[in-house]
Amino acid sequence: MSASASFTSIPVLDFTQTLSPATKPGFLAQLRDTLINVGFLYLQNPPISHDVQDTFTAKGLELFHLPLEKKLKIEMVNSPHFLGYSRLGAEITALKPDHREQFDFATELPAPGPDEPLYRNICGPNQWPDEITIPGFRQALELYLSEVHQLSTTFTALIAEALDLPPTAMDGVFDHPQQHKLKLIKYPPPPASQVDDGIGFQGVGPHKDSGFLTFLLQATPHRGLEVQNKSGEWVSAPPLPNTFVVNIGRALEALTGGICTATTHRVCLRPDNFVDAEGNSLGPRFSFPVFQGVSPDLSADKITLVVPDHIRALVKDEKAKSDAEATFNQMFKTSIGEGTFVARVTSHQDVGQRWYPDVLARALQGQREFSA
Ligand SMILES: O=C(O)CCC(=O)C(=O)O
Ligand SMILES: [Fe+2]
Repeated sequence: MSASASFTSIPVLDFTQTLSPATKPGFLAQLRDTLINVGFLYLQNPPISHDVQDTFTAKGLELFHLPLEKKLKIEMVNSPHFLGYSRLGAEITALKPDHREQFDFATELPAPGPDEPLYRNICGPNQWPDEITIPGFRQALELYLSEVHQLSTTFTALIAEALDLPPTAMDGVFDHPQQHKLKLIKYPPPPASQVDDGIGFQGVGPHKDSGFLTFLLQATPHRGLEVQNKSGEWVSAPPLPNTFVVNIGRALEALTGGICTATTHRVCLRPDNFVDAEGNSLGPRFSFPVFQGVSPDLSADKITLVVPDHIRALVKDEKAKSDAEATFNQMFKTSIGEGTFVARVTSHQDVGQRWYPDVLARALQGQREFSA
């Protein structure tokens, strides 16, 4: 079945089909169709070991059970690299606070040296919870992230092939080691007093991810994740057994001139999403996305990726292509890391105030001038 831009469900692609020459072409055809029309998919039977995933999930849930004072020891404001704990309601999406609590981790990298550009501080060391309080946490997270990193490399090559490019066509956009971000997110049930405008309470507001690809593990059985099709309708993406949700970020969309589409999504916290079929409480919802990064130094002059004409011609929506070109020009005018850095400073203003007060002041001044 081929996907259309007014899709009513999210395609399911079976990773094991990539492993045999007999089934791989079918997989690539379905992937191409999905990249162009949907921008979201379930990857079934992903090559991640069950042990590694289960241990990471258990440790992730344990982390949220720590007393608040332990969490605050690794609060994000302590980190010049925007890594660590954010309290409930600390982040704003689409002008409203998100009803979620989260920890940001990333591929462990050294802080940049004094001669490197300031924006390189989007990479750096993590704030780890202490090993005595939660033994084995760091090891479990790093094992999981290294397996998802392997998958991201494999999947990037499959995307290139789906666009009739050599499997190595995208290699130039990544660093070695490449920083990926891993967020651990908890959505508590909505407060009874504040629900229901029909949409439900905002877990995370409508947005597109900014990176290359996102590999999302829905760690509990809750519904709530919703994906917007090109007709504007919201399509539910409930957890399916043994799958990741994979979606396209704005960097990949821009790099492919809009061929791969980055799709708006949100998390709605309706009360009925927090009970099972028998009406029993499911407790909080947990989800663990990995955001695959690109090299922060990437800029327009370094990008040589050209999608073949016969693939470009599959996209009928000319506006999608011209919008993606505008995003490309804006995102890669200087380096992508510079734009990411300024966005982080303004969305985590406590971190900005503490570590980069001049950058924050200039960014806020710029925003005031823009809105005046
Ligand atoms: O929690 C989820 O299922 C999705 C989270 C998300 O979209 C994000 O953090 O970018
Ligand atoms: Fe997202």
